[in-house]
Amino acid sequence: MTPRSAPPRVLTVAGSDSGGGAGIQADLKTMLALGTHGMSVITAVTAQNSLGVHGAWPLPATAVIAQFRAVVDDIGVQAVKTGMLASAELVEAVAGLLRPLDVPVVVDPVGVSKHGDALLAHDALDAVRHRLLPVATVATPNLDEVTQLTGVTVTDESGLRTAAAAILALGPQWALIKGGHLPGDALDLLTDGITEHWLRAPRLDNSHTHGTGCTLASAIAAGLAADRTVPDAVAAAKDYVTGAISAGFALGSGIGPVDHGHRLRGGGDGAAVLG
Ligand SMILES: Nc1ncnc2c1ncn2[C@@H]1O[C@H](COP(=O)(O)OP(=O)(O)O)[C@@H](O)[C@H]1O
Ligand SMILES: Cc1ncc(COP(=O)(O)OP(=O)(O)O)c(N)n1
Repeated sequence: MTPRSAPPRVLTVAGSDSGGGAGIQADLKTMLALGTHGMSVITAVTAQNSLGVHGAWPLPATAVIAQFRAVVDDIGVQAVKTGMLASAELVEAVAGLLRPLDVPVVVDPVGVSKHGDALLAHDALDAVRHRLLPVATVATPNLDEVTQLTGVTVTDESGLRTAAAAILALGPQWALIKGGHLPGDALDLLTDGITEHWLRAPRLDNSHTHGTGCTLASAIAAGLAADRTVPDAVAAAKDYVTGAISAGFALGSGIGPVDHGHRLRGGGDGAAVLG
C-alpha cells in the first residue's frame, strides 16, 4: 500500500489553557480543522477556565528548547506560530531558535488574557520588541498589545494605520492589527508598509469569544504552511475565526470558547471581506 503524503506541518510555541479555549489547545484544534498536522512546544502551564487564569507556571528554558529541537530536527516544520511566552528568558530563547529557521513565523504577542490576567512578565516587553518581532513574518497584536509594545492608543478605525506603522517599525514583515476590541464591525488591518488589506466582518453578538486571537494566528500559520501568500492566509483565517466566533458556545459560567470544530459540525464561516 502506498503511504499517504503527509499534511503540512505547523508548530505552535505557546502556553497550555486547561479549559481548552485558548493557547496550545486552541492552536492544535485549529490546525487540525484546517487540514494540517499540528505540533507543540509548551512554554507554560496555566490553570484556566471560563472565569479567568487562576495560576501560571512557566517551564524552564531547557524544556522549551528540548521540545523545539525534538520536533524541528526530526519531523520538520513548514510554519510556526508563537503565543504566550511568559518571561523574558523564554522570549529570548524562542527568538534565538526561530532566527535561523527558514519558514514563516506568526507572532501573536500575547500580553494579557480577556479577563485581564497577565500572561507575559512586564520586563519581557523589550525582548518581544527587539528579539521576537524582528523574526516575525506576521505579527498579530490586539489593541492592548499595540499599546503595551508601542505606546500607541487606538480609539477608532483610523488609528489602525498608526498602530500598524508603529508595529512594523519593530521589524516584522507584516503587521495584522486586530480591531476586535473596537466597537462596530470587527475590522483588522494587514499591511507590509506598501500594500494594505482591510478585513471586515460583522460584529457577532456572541459573548463566547475566549481564544479568538490564538485561533486567528494559528489559522494564519496553517495557511502559510500550505503555501498560501500572507494576504490569502490571513483572509482565510479571518473567515475561519469569524465562523468559530459565530458558533461559540456557553461552557462554564463565564466567557466560553469559540468553536474550533464549527466546520466539522456543518457550520459556515462569517462574511469576512478582504479589501
Ligand atoms: N464579536 C466579534 N465578532 C466578530 N469578530 C470578532 C469579534 N471579536 C473579535 N473578533 C475578531 O477576532 C479576531 C481576534 O481579535 P481579538 O479578539 O481582538 O484578539 P485577542 O483575542 O488577541 O484579543 C479578529 O479578527 C477580530 O476582528
Ligand atoms: C495559555 C493562553 N495563551 C493565550 C491566551 C490568550 O488568548 P486569546 O486568544 O487572546 O484569548 P483571550 O484570553 O483573550 O480570550 C490565553 N488566555 N491563555
